[in-house]
This record gives sequence, C-alpha cells and structure tokens, in this order.
Amino acid sequence: MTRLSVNINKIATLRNSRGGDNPNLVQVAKDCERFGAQGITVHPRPDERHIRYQDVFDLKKIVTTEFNIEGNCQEQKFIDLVLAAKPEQVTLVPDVLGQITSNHGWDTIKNQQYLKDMIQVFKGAGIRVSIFVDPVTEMVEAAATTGTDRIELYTEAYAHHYAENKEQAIAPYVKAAETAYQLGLGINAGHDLDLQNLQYFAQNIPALDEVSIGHALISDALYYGLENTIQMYLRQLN
Ligand SMILES: CC(=O)[C@@H](O)[C@H](O)COP(=O)(O)O
Ligand SMILES: NCC(=O)COP(=O)(O)O
Repeated sequence: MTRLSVNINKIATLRNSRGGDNPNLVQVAKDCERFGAQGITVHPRPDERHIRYQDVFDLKKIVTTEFNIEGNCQEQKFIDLVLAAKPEQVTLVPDVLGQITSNHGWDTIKNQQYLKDMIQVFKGAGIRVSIFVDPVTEMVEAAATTGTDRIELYTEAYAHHYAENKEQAIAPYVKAAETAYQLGLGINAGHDLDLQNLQYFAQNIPALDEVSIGHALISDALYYGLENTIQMYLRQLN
C-alpha cells in the first residue's frame, strides 16, 4: 500500500500572504487527516516563507498520522527543530539558500560521510530518515550505504516528461526503485506529482511506500474541494 502524505506548505503560503491566521494551518492538517490523508508533510525553509518553525511544533501536537518534516540538514536550525519536534520521519533535501523549490537530489557519493553522520543523529533520536535522490542507480546504491531507512525519488523529471512519453519518463524510476528495493531501502517519491501522472507512477513502482504531494493537490482543491481532492488522489494509489 502506498500512503498519501499531504504537503501543506501552500496553505501556509496563503496564510502568510495576509499576515493573519486564515487559513488555519493546524485546522487544515486535521481536516486533511479526517478526509483520508495518511500523513502530513511540511518543508520549513530558512526564510520561513511558508511553514514557520513554530508551525512545526503546533502541528506535532495534533498530527495523528505520519508527520514528515523535509528540509536541509546543512542548517543547524533545521537539525535542532527536527530533534525537538521528533516527527515520525525526516526527509533530508540538499537545498541551497534562496531556492524557489527543491530542484535536485543528494550526490550520495560525494556526501557519503556527511550523510552517514547526519542520518546517525536523526536515527539516534528515533526518527526514520529518508533522503531525497535523483533516479540514478549509482546514487541509490550509495544511498544504501549511508544508513538511511528510505529514499525519496525526486519526481520532477518524470512529471515534466510524462505527457510526451510516459514509458520513457518512468524508466529511470523503475530501475532506481528496483535497486532500492533489492538493497532493502524503503521508497518514497514526490515533487510535481498530480492527478494526471500519479496512477501510472504508482502502478509502475510496486514497492512505493509513500508519496508526498502539495502544489498540485492544493491547486486541485480550489476546484474540487479538499475532501474530494484527497479522495481523488487516494483513488490513484489504490
Ligand atoms: C522536497 C520536495 O520535493 C519539495 O517539493 C518540497 O517539499 C516543496 O517545497 P516548496 O513548497 O517550498 O516548493
Ligand atoms: N516531497 C515532495 C512534496 O512534499 C511535495 O512536492 P510538490 O507536490 O509540492 O511538488
């Protein structure tokens, strides 16, 4: 079974645009769970342009499914935040400062020792670790030697090429997922997954543990409503 974790960054973006508390992030997270979401994902960035560090603590108190915090462990503030909040899962993403959104996976070969050390820190605190990687066999193989529990396959390239040639778009992901599975890694995926491309992805990656989806899902909710939209995404996965 593949779990759906709803990324609520965009709810925080909307809230912050007026400086008040509408929409209320905690209420939206509770409602996502009530509507069927099997996890809540947030990606606090150093400039707090959407998720604020305080949001993480507020959410930790109410999330009853899986709480997944994504972010850059090169920021000490992020490490402290995750260790204090103790989510079920942390997803380590190699963002650089000022990036509009995540746009690459870890080089798990170059950063091997660094990742080993960081993963140890989070696993030592009882937090499951996933690391964001491109669908490249060598990167997945090296990920397996870092001690990470899971990888998150960065799906932007798949989403981008899906419409023109879905067989070609999925091929590197099938290969990367097979490698990960054989090496005993759990498999998550995310970035630009949507109602058009999700089902085909899940059908072709049978060992897929979890997808985290934000931008498209929240955009769809403007038209279909949040409850319907979450149900529509869940139907793509099962
Ligand atoms: C890690 C990842 O794939 C990102 O998609 C992310 O969590 C979204 O971040 P933004 O909402 O800041 O674009
Ligand atoms: N890890 C990916 C994620 O949480 C959401 O990415 P997107 O759906 O906002 O592109």
